[in-house]
Amino acid sequence: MLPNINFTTTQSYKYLTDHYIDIVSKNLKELFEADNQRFEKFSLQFDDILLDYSKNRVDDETVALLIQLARECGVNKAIEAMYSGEKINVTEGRPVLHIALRNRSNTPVYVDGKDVMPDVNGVLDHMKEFSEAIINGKWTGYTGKAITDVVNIGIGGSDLGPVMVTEALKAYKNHLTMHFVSNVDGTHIVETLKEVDPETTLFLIASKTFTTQETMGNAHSARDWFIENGGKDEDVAKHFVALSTNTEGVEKFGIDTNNMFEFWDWVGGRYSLWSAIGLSISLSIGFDNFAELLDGAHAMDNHFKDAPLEQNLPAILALIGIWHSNFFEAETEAILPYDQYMHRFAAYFQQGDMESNGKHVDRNGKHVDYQTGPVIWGEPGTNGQHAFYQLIHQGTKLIPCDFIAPAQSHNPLGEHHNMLLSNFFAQTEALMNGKTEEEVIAELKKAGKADEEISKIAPFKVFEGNRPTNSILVKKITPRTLGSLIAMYEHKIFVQGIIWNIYSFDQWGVELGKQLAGKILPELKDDKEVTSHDSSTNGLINQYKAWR
Ligand SMILES: O=P(O)(O)OC[C@H]1O[C@@H](O)[C@@H](O)[C@@H](O)[C@@H]1O
Repeated sequence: MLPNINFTTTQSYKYLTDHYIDIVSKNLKELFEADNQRFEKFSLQFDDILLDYSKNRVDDETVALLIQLARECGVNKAIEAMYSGEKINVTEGRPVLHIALRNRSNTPVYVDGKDVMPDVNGVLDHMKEFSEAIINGKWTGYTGKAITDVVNIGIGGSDLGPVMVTEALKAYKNHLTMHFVSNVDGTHIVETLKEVDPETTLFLIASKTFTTQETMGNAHSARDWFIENGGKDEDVAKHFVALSTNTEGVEKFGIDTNNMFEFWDWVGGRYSLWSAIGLSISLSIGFDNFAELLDGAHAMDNHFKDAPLEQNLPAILALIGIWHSNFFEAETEAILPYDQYMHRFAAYFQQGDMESNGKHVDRNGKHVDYQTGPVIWGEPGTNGQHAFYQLIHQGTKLIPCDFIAPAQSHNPLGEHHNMLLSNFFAQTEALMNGKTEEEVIAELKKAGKADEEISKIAPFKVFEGNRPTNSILVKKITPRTLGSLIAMYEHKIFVQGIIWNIYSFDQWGVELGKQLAGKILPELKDDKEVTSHDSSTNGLINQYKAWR
């Protein structure tokens, strides 16, 4: 059982509320001046990941109280409940066991009394064997040619993880060309099919449910294209495989179940890149590298389970986030990787975080009276600096940011990496220290500006500073480190969901739109005037019909 505690009624929350009044008047700069041990105190290292959370408005007392909050909310018990296979996804009646998918130590993990590890390992063996056959060219298409292109057709969790990881680990890529089709907009599949040859293309139909409209639509169009361009029905088996939990659906589509890579309903879509859904990753970088990714995640899983909360990276990240959301009333969090390969990392955790913790009903079915999941967004540095950092530095909103950077580049070209990292270090320093009016005036004087001009322009050049950031410096973006990083964020989201007393592993919020689209689709088939909706929806549909 998950604990069921309203965190705003705990003792530590009350203390934190008082403590907040004290901290809110303090400046980060002063906090650093007052304590020269801040970096040592408020940074943690796990393997090749250094988390520096000292540039947040916290002191010893804040951290101690936040830890106490986690304890009072039963975070440790909740971790135990997840790891032991309890059905903590209550509204769907399922356990939450993405940790089993990367349980490299193979200790038994039980679901309804049955150890799932033999099945997990069986699918991994199948993925290994298949990936190797495709990569070394032993698996051939219907005309005997080796596969050159892989098209993953999936959406949401069946797309974002594979896209993010294959991009982040591009430095490890082999000769296969990867394509990802997600959008139901015909443009996505049409443009992709222009680039590939039916004789040498493998389609992965990735869908946990095998019912998702977008994926099924794109999969049928891909199969039609394959048949129209020379393939025969009996050739489909060589070019289409399925990654799914739904054997019946896969059979119905016409994919041989021998070419199905299975996973299970205890894997949430947004936590599924570690499962058969990761086949595109294994094809793109080889199974051994995929296994390294799993190893890295497993190492983080063990850290999360065993490390005391004070030294627990995911827990600390979660608590810092709660401090900002529920005390400073920050509404968003930016994820800013200073690594071009990581350019889909923020997009990936938009689903990971917002689909998990974007909930306003607590575990008692009651409307919460506090903020839950933040809006997650971000772009890679330094691009973001030339776009939206203006608002982070001088806007009216508080935007806590996670800055992520590797110490070693996969492409050490001249001074590029030093230039990149100088920006990474400079931004968090600038956000913390800001620039005072005196500093601005002194600078302008030095530049020879007249007093009148100085007094006019100075206010616009002031930076308040005191803006919070985490810095996550890693040695290098390797499969292992990336696995640990992703798992770190997954567990952060878990801890926050526990403290907010919400269910992080369902996603009912995506259903209503699907339901309504299902009703509207038949109305679009003819040219009759539609009157069954409100005047706005009717008006839009009818104009669409007039214009199409
Ligand atoms: O993998 P399938 O079942 O196609 O789902 C794809 C996506 O669908 C959405 O509506 C959500 O439910 C996501 O969590 C999921 O990742």
